This record gives sequence, structure tokens and C-alpha cells, in this order.
Amino acid sequence: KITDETQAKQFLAEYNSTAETVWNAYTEASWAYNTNINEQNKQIMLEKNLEMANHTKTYGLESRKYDTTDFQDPSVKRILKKLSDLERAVLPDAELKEYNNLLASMETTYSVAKVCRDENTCLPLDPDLNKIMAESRDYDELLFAWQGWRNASGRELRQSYERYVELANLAARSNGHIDNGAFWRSLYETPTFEKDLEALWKNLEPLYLNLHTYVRRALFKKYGAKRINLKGPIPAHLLGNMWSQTWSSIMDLVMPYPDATQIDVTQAMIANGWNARRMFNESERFFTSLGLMAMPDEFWQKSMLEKPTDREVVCHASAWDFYNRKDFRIKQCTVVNMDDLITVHHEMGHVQYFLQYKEQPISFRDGANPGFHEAIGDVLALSVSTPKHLHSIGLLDKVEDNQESTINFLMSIALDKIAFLPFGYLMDQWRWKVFDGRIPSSEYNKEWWNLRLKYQGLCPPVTRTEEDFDPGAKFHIPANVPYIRYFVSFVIQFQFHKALCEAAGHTGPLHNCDIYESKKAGKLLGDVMKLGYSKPWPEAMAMITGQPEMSVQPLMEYFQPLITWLEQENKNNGDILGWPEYSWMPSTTE
Ligand SMILES: CC(=O)N[C@@H](CC(=O)O)C(=O)NC[C@H](CC1(C(=O)N[C@@H](Cc2ccc(O)cc2)C(=O)O)CCCC1)C(=O)O
Ligand SMILES: [Zn+2]
Repeated sequence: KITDETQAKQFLAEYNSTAETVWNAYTEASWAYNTNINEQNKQIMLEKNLEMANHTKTYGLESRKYDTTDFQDPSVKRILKKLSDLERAVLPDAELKEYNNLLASMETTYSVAKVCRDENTCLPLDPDLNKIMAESRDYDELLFAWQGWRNASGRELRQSYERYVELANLAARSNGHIDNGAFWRSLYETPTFEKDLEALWKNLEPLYLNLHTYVRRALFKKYGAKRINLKGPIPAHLLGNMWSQTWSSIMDLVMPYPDATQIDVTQAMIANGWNARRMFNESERFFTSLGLMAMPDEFWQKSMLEKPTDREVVCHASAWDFYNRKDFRIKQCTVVNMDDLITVHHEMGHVQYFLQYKEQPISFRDGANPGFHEAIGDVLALSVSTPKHLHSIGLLDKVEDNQESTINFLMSIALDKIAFLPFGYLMDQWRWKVFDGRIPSSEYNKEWWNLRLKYQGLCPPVTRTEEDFDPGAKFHIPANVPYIRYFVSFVIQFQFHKALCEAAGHTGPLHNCDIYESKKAGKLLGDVMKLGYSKPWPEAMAMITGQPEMSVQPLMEYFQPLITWLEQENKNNGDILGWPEYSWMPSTTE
């Protein structure tokens, strides 16, 4: 074992500079494929991925030769520990090639899947099927899109997924983890992580049950007793989203006070001639108003902000770090609406993080934990979404400060933030159980719907079998992107919001806070982003909030007026919380 710390530092300097070159080459190839899906670009990406894996393995095996027990520099210890996990590079050549091919083909299948109405009208998910799910109020048309998408995507992926699970577990176990789920959870460096998450969920469940009951009553009014059971789960295709993960698209069906201020600003964006570029410029303006960094010129030259018309692309939005400290991009098939304005801020939050930690060693160019990376953009979006801010950028003609408008506003935010919580929690509950063997492939779909029932109180609108593979109809599953990061983000973003609002000198209810132009708030956030992954995340959490733990208190404080209103409303309606008639399903006849 090598115990010479100076030698270790030289080794890491060499790793850092070679990694920048190799990772940049892979990222360029991956970008080329994602923005122009064809066989040649796929092959080049796979080749660059192998080169990156060789680099990871060479340096990873070398890093294992060091005994860091007596080392002084904590960063050297932290980086060597991270490098010693080879991830997929640990696989033998044949398995690594098979694994990378599986991932590329699953992502391609998902990204090019279409649903055909007839032989010459085939609809992609983005924007066509998403638009139907958000805007249609026709039960059968919604079912056409919902079932068609699952046939075109999930069903096609089941077999590949089964093999992917085996190889992901083989890699994880070869690196010393029990299974791939244990490897994913290890990124949070929290021994009590699963227990902490369950405690958070137990605190949040009552909020969700109240929202679920209220929305079920509204859908009962719209779709009637044959389709909605006031004591049963909600059919999964009626919530305004292909995966029922966020419900703000059905605000028109659930709006508490239709005569008070309406928050959806899509019409105003279109009326004011907003386009994709304007949406990104507005977001950049918010970041610079906090004293944070503007986008480099290269960002505007090289990003893909709209769906091209002449080729197939991966439309699922994403933010890219090219690991050369200069080149950062976003790929988004931007549509001019409120939903996408939020997504723009989300992706710009990732790029801001990339910019803030770009001088860190490459091993530290990550979020304090993955949930931190997901929270940055959403924190700013909480300010942008306030009536006050929307009014200031010309998207809301008047701001009314009364109880009805407040409840309408909080409902529109709750339909995204509270509705999302059970979905954000269950996605990796399913995957962790697949990786540890508690869910065998013969029960993939049955267990998926058991979790959808248990946490979200949803039921499939038509009977599902093991011919189906509904988890595969959600991007992150075939794309091998972990998901618990979003559940963590939806909790901590309210902790960050509360702390930044205090730094900005905000007084009054938390839901009215807009941190726009607060340099103090910006500094608090910027200093944490600069750390990247260099310090354990509780230290970063304490820098922002003054304490090291995840807490639901700020989220509860933010929604308190709505929670009180929902409890009263559900009581007035004589409605029960939950779905005791859990085996009910909607009738398929009129
Ligand atoms: C190279 C690369 O892959 N980079 C990573 C970033 C990084 O790791 O550096 C990346 O860009 N990942 C893509 C992913 C895209 C989106 C997503 O998938 N969101 C979740 C959950 C959710 C839902 C509502 C919401 O308001 C916020 C989140 C979903 O839609 O289910 C799509 C819309 C928003 C974010 C993302 O940005 O997280
Ligand atoms: Zn994200």
C-alpha cells in the first residue's frame, strides 16, 4: 500500500487533467447522439463510453493502492475513496459493451416511440401526447393516449430491462455494494437514509391525502360515478399528466374560487409573444439579479432550446456539463407555456451549479447530494411563480391580496409540489426492490401498481398484466436515472426557500416571498454551490439553513393556509381520506 500523500496528490492531478479530456470527448459524443439520433452517432457514443470506462478503471484500480489512513488532506481522502468505486467500468469487456448497448437501445426505443391514430398519423410523447394528457377532458381520448404510450414504450422495453438489472447488479456487487440500489443510496452518505425518507413521507402523507380527496371530488363532478369512486383510487389517466406525477394541468377542474385570480400564465406568455429564447433570458436575468453567474456565450451558441424539425432527438429536457470549465448546454424541446417556464428554471439551476463548481477537481463537480442539484432551479421557480413576480414580468395583469386568490395560488403550486411527493418516493422504492430481488421480473407490473395504489391512491383505467411494463413508460427507468433525488429536492427546496427568504429580509407569509434581486440570498446559495461534492451534504445544508437535517417544516409552513382550507372543504363535502375500496376499478362501458 502507498502511504505517501505527496505521491497521491500528483496521481490525482494527473487523474484530473486526463479525466477532463476523456469525459469531454464522451459528453460531446453523447450530445451528438441525443440531438441527432442515428446509428453512426450511437456507435461513436458507445466507443467514447468504452474509452471513458478504460480511463476510470485504470485510475480506479490505481487509487485502491493508496492507504489514506494517515493522510492530512481530507479532500485527497474523499477523492481517492470516490475513485475506488469503478461503477460500470468494473465489468468485463463483453458485459460492459452489452450494458452500454442495452442503455443506448432502451433510451432510443423510449425517445422514438409513437402512438398511431391511423396509418399516417403517429404522435410522439413530446409535445403531442403530453398535450392530450394535459388538455383533453375526454375520458376515452385520455385512455387512448395513456394506453397507447404504454404499449409503444414500456411493453417494448421489458426484456432489455431484465438484462440491464442483472448487469447493473453485477457491476455494483463487483464494487463491493450489496446491489445497485445500495450503490445509488450510498451517494447520500447517510446510513439512516431509508428511515429518514420514510419519516419525511409519514409527515407529508396527511397533506397528500387531503389533496387527493379534494381532487377526487372534483373529478367525480366532471366524470361521474361510473368513473370515480369517492371511496376508491383515482384512475391514473385523469390527472393531467402521462404519469400522474404533477397535476397542475387540471387546475381548471379543481380551482377553489373560479372568480378570483387565475395563475396559469400560458395565455399571457403567448399573447406577449414569448418564445423559447425569451424564457431562457428571463431565467438568466433572475440568476444574475441574485449576483449569480450569467450564461457564457458558448451556452447560447451550442444549446438546443427547441425541437428540431429535421431529425429525431431525445426531447426529455436536460442540462450538460462538458467538463472543460467553459462549455455548458441545455437540450430542451421548449413549448411556450407555464410548465416549461418552470422547467427552464430547473435546467438553468443545473447549469448555475456547473458554473459555480467548475474550478473544483472533477471528482467534486457534483451536487452536495443529487437532491441539491435538483433543488436549485426549483427554488428560484418558487419566487418566479408568485403573483407578485409574474405581475412584474408582465404575465399577470393584477395582483389581488385576498383569501380566495391565496387559496387559488397555493392550490396551483400544491398540484405540482404536493401531488409529486408520493410519485417521487415510490419510483425508487420499486427499483430498490427490483435490484435487491424482492420484486422478481414476473411481478414487475403487479408490484408497480401496488406501489401506485399504496402511495398515490391511483388505479390503472384498464386491467394490467405482466405483458405490460408500465414502469418502462417513465423516462428515468429505461434511462437509468435515479429518482429519489427529486423527492429529496421537493422537501429541501422549501428549506432553501425559507432560508433565502429570511436572508432577503422577507416578512409575511412564506408563499408570498420573491427573492428577486437579493444579493444576500444569492450569496448564500452561491457559496453552497461552489462546494460541489467536496463536503458531506449536512455541512452544506447547515450553511444554508443553520441546521444539518432534511425537514418538512418549511414545506408545511408554505402550504399551511391551503391545508387548513382543504381539511375544512373535505369535511364540508363529507369526504373520507384514503381509498378503503382499494380493489375498485372504473367501468369500461359508458
Ligand atoms: C446530463 C444530464 O442528464 N443532466 C441531468 C442533470 C444533472 O444531473 O446534472 C438532467 O438534466 N436530467 C434531466 C431531468 C429533466 C427533468 C426531469 O426529468 N424531471 C423529473 C422530476 C421533476 C418533475 C417536476 C419538476 O418541477 C422537477 C423535477 C420528471 O420530469 O419526472 C424534466 C423536467 C424537469 C427536469 C432533470 O433536469 O433533472
Ligand atoms: Zn434536474
